Amino acid sequence: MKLLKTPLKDCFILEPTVYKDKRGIFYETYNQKLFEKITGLNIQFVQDNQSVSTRGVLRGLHFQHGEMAQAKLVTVVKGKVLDIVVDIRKNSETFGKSFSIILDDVDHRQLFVPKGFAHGFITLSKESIFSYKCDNFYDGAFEGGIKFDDATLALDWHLPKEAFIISEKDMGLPSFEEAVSLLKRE
Ligand SMILES: Cc1cn([C@H]2C[C@H](O)[C@@H](COP(=O)(O)OP(=O)(O)O[C@H]3O[C@@H](C)C(=O)[C@@H](O)[C@H]3O)O2)c(=O)[nH]c1=O
Repeated sequence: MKLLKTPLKDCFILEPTVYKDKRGIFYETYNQKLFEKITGLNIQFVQDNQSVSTRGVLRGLHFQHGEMAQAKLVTVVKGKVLDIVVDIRKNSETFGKSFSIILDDVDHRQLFVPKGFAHGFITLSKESIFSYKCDNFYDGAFEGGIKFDDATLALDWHLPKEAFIISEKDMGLPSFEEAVSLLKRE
């Protein structure tokens, strides 16, 4: 497994070692000992989630705040997505900066999304199976979000807007400015 840096503080990419043979492929999706050795982080993941989406489905940008903040290790089991993260930690040197990456079932890369980041993705393939580990439990009372088309962030989601399929909840999310104004300096 290889660790690749991103321009955002504490956010990195993991590239698993993929073993190929005549039957197909094998790779470890998570190995706590190796994760700790490579990242230097002692994280206890407590919840695993999986979502299935069709092309154009955009989920995000989401985060949990305060005591329920979550670090996530995200990956794509099937298909291809554009994954986007935004550092919304007010004390961070990369506050307000975003990073995007293609995650797919070819490279099997994983993105580590630290606590205090907003996260979203859009499915670029016909269907995607998106899987992620979280180091804190889901709690709707601590959910926050930023509207996908926020003017300050000006994110490029790679597909025309007409193709987007978005939940009503996500359509009603606030701007970047509004969302961060509610956050404490953590
Ligand atoms: C996230 C989540 C949702 N739910 C429920 C709440 C709701 O009824 C249903 C669908 O929830 P959502 O619409 O929030 O699902 P979704 O839009 O897929 O939410 C996810 O988006 C990506 C971008 C993330 O980063 C995740 O952390 C998570 O926020 O599932 C849980 O029971 N546990 C969970 O951990």
